[in-house]
Amino acid sequence: MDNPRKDLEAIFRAGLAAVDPEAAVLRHVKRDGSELRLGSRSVDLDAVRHVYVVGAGKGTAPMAKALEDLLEDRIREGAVTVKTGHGLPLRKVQVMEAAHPVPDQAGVAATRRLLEVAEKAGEKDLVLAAFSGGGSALTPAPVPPLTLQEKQDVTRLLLACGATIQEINAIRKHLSRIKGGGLARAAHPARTFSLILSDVIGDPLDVIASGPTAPDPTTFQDCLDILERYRLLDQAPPRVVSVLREGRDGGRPETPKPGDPVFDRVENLIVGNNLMALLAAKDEAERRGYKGLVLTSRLEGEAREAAKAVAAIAKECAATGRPVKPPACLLFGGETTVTLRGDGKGGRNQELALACALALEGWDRICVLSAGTDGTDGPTDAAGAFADGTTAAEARRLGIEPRHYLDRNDAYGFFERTGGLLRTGPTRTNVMDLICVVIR
Ligand SMILES: Nc1ncnc2c1ncn2[C@@H]1O[C@H](COP(=O)(O)OP(=O)(O)OP(=O)(O)O)[C@@H](O)[C@H]1O
Ligand SMILES: O=C(O)[C@H](O)CO
Ligand SMILES: [Mg+2]
Repeated sequence: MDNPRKDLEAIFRAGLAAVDPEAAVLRHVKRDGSELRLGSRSVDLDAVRHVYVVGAGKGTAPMAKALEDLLEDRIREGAVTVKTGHGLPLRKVQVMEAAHPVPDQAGVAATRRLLEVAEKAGEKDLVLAAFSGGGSALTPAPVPPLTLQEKQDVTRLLLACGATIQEINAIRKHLSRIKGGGLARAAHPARTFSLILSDVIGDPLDVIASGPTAPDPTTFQDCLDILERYRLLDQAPPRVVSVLREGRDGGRPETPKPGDPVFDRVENLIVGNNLMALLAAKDEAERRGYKGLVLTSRLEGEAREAAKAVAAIAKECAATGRPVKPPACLLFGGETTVTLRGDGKGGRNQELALACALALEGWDRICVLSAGTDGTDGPTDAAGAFADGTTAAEARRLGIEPRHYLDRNDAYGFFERTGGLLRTGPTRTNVMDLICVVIR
């Protein structure tokens, strides 16, 4: 425990390993001859005519690799869509690349291919689907008469207006042929299993990658209310608004709701999420002599405010041994937000760490690492940053005022100058962020 940053990085990386996309699939999908076990379900492969593989999301190439290694002899056709640069050479499953976070024409062509494969599946076939974060942007399939340009325009407006991912994806589901249960409809009546890596707090099946195989509880009216809430009715492409109004007035079919027959033979299985990463990180902390405590996988809100709560719990632990006596490791997960006011460079994890540096000043036995599990925190090459009770004072000795960097949203600039950035490179997984705090 004499090198807390080394401990914290190992703890974080243990969390990453638990949600590695390929490992996550292999942990939940097992084959024993003709028996295929998916979670608690079992499928007799002798009763299956063909196996089809489809998927979309940044981590779905390694997920498809795991399925290929298990079932290559049975896979009839397969296709997954990943963010450009996140591909892998596979033997039977086609890996297509497309743009993210704003959809592009390559995504349109790839999604057409996904639907084509799913539609080939019949009553005696098995469809294995893999979804992970980024899936929505990678599966543009605008309902007629909408164009890709109109989808791009409304996506940009939604990403910039502060809407939650639930609100953004409610609208995306109602403008798409694949989202909001569309893939389940295409695959019906085949038996479909979706393996899902969750990058959304609470793991809502209809929100992750916009729920291509999940019932959609949202409605056309919800979508119009969302556009109204963010004053986008006049800014959104007019035909987007008219499609939503037509749907509200019964002129277009709603997305399939819970209980719809298209879901009768569909199972959705979460194979990796933030909590699984936290629990694995806790085990590594305890291997290193810390008493581990997972506080939450649902942390949200402004990063600099969340930092105050994290620091407060850490200080209580250091001062009174509550909720756990040191040496201890407190673990938080989730996805905070940052309201940008300055022109600096950073990400929500780096910003949270910088705010911790200020809140923990003088508490020399507390050290924090906040980092994104996808390896990229904001538009930077860092996954996150470390901070401890000495960070602020040491910066000031260099003539660097942490508060000024925080005010300009320049956490990257601060940690680049003072040391403290964690760089992992792209990890191919994405189960949001981990905040690990050791108290010695
Ligand atoms: N200078 C900055 N300081 C702090 N946060 C920033 C800064 N610039 C951008 N951000 C935040 O970074 C967020 C995007 O970062 P990031 O790409 O890691 O998000 P994400 O949820 O991981 O998305 P994706 O799944 O596409 O990777 C934006 O929502 C924005 O609030
Ligand atoms: O693709 C998406 O919709 C987001 O990453 C949430 O899963
Ligand atoms: Mg990211």
